Amino acid sequence: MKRRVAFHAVDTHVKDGMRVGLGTGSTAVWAIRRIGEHMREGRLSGIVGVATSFASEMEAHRLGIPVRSLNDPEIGGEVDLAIDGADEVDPALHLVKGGGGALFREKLVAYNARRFVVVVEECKLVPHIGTGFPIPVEVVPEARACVLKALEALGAEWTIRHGSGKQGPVVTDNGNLLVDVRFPSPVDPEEMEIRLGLIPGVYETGFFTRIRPTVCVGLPSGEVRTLGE
Ligand SMILES: O=C(CO)[C@H](O)[C@H](O)COP(=O)(O)O
Repeated sequence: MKRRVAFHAVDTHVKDGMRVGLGTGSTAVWAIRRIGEHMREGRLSGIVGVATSFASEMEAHRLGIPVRSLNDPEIGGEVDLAIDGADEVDPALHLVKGGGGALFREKLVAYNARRFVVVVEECKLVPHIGTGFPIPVEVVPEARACVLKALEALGAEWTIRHGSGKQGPVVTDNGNLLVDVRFPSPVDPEEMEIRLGLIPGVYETGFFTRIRPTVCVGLPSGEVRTLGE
């Protein structure tokens, strides 16, 4: 289903010559692979990718998709389209992202995309975000204790994310820590994105509420339903 919904998004939205934001995760990787396949077989040309993580950059390199920085004059700080996954989606199409730890560049690319297409399975649709799947908060290491105190003052429960393959906390592509935050009762996601962002030492959060995405939802029947169009 992840593959099907990602292929649908690429086949529907990616056109020749586009600057495309390449998302991160087990669903978004299928979009990168589909773009690579179309380029290899001559069905797409002139695509330039902007990666949202080391992982998506490496996959694009493997597939021969040219990758540029958002700062590259050819990109000019904006992509035509970004395709990415999400951890949760609420009825207003607010998102939680960052389960794969790539929230900063994912948000930078999504918020600077002319169109943001999200690819999810139906199980990611929830009535409220913030109470189920934890909200990842990327924290500058020096600010850890201060940020944790500020999160507690907002009533949040937190865990510092640990990984496998290395002792100690997960370190992001930007050299920061990840704190997974859960609120005991529903919060206003738009307000919370702003409030968390105001805490000194918070580098970015996994609340994505200030863009209007197109959400492609893979249904168990195999069909894809589109929300937000
Ligand atoms: O935000 C992300 C990575 O930081 C992912 O897009 C999100 O975690 C969804 O991943 P998946 O498609 O593997 O469920």
